[in-house]
Amino acid sequence: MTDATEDNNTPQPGFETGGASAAQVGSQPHRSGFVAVVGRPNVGKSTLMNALLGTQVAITSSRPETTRKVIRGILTLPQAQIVLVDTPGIHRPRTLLGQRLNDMVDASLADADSIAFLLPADQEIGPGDRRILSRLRSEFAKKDDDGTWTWRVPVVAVVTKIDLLSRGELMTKLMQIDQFANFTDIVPVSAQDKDNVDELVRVLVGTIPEGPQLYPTEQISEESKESQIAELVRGVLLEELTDELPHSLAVVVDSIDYPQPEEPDEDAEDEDADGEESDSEESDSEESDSEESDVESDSDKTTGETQSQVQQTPRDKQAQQTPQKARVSISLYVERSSQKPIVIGHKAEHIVRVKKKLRTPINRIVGMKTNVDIYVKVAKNWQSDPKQLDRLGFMMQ
Ligand SMILES: Nc1nc2c(ncn2[C@@H]2O[C@H](COP(=O)(O)OP(=O)(O)OP(=O)(O)O)[C@@H](O)[C@H]2O)c(=O)[nH]1
Repeated sequence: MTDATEDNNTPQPGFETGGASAAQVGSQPHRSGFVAVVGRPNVGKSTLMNALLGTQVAITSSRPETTRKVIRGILTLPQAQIVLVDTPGIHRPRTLLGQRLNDMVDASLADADSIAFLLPADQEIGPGDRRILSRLRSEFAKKDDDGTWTWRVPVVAVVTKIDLLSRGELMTKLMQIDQFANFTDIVPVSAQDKDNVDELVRVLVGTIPEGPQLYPTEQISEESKESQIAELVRGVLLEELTDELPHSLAVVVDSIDYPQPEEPDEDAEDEDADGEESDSEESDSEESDSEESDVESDSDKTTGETQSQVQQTPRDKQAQQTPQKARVSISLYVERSSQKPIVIGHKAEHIVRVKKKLRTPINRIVGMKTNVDIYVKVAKNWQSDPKQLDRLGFMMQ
């Protein structure tokens, strides 16, 4: 493994994952800082974040470009706090959404004390990796007279998915990566098997500066509950829906309502109205490109009599009669009305399955038992419309 960075911090020994149970060997000053996690789509960023943090904060999926938002996970150890910044894959933007995602990546990188550059063990180094490297170099390295690059912040190559390689193949891969750039360190891991993740933590701790704890010990994410739930829903939808549609889906958590103390669940009386399934045959026609066909006007339609979908399972109905539950209202935005039946599924089968998968994790995020309402709405061509991108949460930095 190379260590070519002049001002690189030496990794500190004695840290291991596991939060409060982690032990420190020797006496080291406390460290804290931001580590940006970058890599091409599908390299395993989200899975690694989850393995590092030991909990589900970023969504994972077998489809590329799942991650749309910068998600921060906070790893608190006895002598260090690492704030991990997950980034949407750096890629060539095709839509305005893509451009904004790239802007988010810029913002994440600007804050970073060090970079974890993920490279998949099971794939050749490709144009996507080279594009990321040149972007990192343009922001974080200087070219010396002899043509070599020196990093201004530590850049650690994290070789992911090593469980897919034999030992011999891994050695060859590590040598290729060593040739690829003068990384501060190279750490092979399997997030799936939790192999060498502790070593990665130890190395990353060494890349952040001395400093006090930035967040309370119990905090693992900077994300709001709404945002965590929206990411979770997107992840579940990606698993559920099998074609390209999910990438034209946006998820917005409209509200999380907590029950008033000692009041019965007043939603129980609405259940029949909500239970009616309309299967998206409604009038969100392709008609206009006018300003009116945006999120708000479609929202109005879907919250009226022809509301697309609030599928009630018997369990939901039973749950509604039990007081002291929270209620989460979620809107799924598609780009065209013809996409609604795909999301909803025959006899609402997709929504029913999605809700079933969501129940437990949403309860955990909300902190109590929760009823979930899902509405499917149309936000015409939202990926290319600046106004709608703003409304759906993809703001300019
Ligand atoms: N075998 C193996 N598969 C992994 C490992 N880590 C991730 N994967 C798989 O790789 C795929 C992509 O993982 P993600 O964590 O969603 O990747 P990502 O880089 O966050 O993806 P984007 O959000 O699209 O950028 C999923 O199918 C994971 O199960 C690993 O350590 N070993």
